[in-house]
Amino acid sequence: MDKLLVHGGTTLRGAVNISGSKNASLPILAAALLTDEDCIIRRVPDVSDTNYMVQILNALGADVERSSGTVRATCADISDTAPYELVRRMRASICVMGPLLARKRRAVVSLPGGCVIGDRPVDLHLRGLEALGAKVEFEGGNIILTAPDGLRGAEINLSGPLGPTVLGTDNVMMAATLAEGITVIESAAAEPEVLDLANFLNAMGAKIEGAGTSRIVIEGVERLHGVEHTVIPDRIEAGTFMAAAALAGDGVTLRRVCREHLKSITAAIEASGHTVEFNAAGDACTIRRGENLTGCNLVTAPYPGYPTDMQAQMTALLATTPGISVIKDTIFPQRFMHCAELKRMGADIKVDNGTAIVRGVEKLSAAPVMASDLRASAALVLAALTATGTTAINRLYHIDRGYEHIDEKLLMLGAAVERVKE
Ligand SMILES: CC(=O)N[C@H]1[C@@H](OP(=O)(O)OP(=O)(O)OC[C@H]2O[C@@H](n3ccc(=O)[nH]c3=O)[C@H](O)[C@@H]2O)O[C@H](CO)[C@@H](O)[C@@H]1O
Ligand SMILES: C=C(OP(=O)(O)O)C(=O)O
Repeated sequence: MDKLLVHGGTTLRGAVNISGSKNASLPILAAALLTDEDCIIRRVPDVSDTNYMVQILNALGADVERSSGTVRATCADISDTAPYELVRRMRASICVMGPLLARKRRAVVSLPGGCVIGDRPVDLHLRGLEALGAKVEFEGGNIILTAPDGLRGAEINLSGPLGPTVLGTDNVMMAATLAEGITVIESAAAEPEVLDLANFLNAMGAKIEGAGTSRIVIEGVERLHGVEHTVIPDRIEAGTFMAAAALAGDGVTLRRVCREHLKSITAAIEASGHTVEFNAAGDACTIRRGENLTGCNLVTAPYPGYPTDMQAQMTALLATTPGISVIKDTIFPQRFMHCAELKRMGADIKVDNGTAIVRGVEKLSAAPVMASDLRASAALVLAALTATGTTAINRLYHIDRGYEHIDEKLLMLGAAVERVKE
């Protein structure tokens, strides 16, 4: 099990390339199951989650090759059953359910297990697929979906108690591409990753309108064909490096980003006193650490609101920003595992009822800390960059789920980090 040693106190400078989006790549890789023709997907980040998805496609019978960011997947002769051993490792594997059901008229996928960031049911996914005519059964820890006569378009409202569902929208949208007739998804998730998936599906011959808004209309087609597609930049990786640059930087440039997708994160970084300057094309930005820093209030919300996937990293930034910050996570109210570890480094944080109250301290100090999930581990790395001494971040496999070569990127910017194998 790898751990990361971060020797705090160095200054970050220079430029770094942001990778393709993990959360766009995962459903797009699953969507390759909708056709028997070749799909070529570029800018897939080399992280363990995309590797698991490739393994799941392989286990389903697909022929998948991967080289330097490009995945070629041919899903000619596939089975309808996703193996538990692979599915259990990654919650996002649930997004093979919609494509398998549409293509094979049957899908068997394990019920996802518990998740440290909070309760993550799949009731909305199932409600949507049922509305398209699937029969849903549970057996031996699996969800079994069947639609022997094919799926039929329907009007579906995917609104849940805590807002829209991203992967639920993806699953229903993918299934509806091959359904007979028209499907309307109301209260759809409007995240850029959903739009990227819709663009991929449309390039395969699907007829989808309205993706990127809360109402998506899909006219079913008989078949989809092969496609070449380049995944959008990872806005959460970009946001994480923006926070690192604000914490410990002296002018850090991020290349290959999308300004439009970064509006709420940029606003939060600026609200705490730093500057973010984009180039005219909006595909690169430079973050400069501010002089008059101030705490700020954040509430996570569905896109275009502030992303829950950037809550932990901003909490780390605000832990050493003067003043009081109040951070509320409305999407995953239990997603505050990082706070206990940040407190072990000297942060002053109280968590109550889905809200963290952070009183900025002058300095954090190094400690051995435990990563509990992907973004919590990123928050610990950020905190360690400015802490006094050497922080050891254990269970690095969490960060490897979603950050491509994070240690190499930080080293290039001048951080003193070491990956240690145990
Ligand atoms: C691989 C991927 O893209 N993961 C992202 C995706 O996860 P994911 O798509 O799993 O998250 P959802 O958007 O579904 O979850 C949003 C909220 O809805 C609830 N819910 C969800 C489904 C359901 O059937 N019933 C239900 O009640 C969840 O518990 C949560 O409170 O969106 C989340 C919210 O932006 C991000 O944090 C994840 O990084
Ligand atoms: C929570 C995340 O991913 P997943 O939904 O795959 O757990 C994330 O990317 O922050």
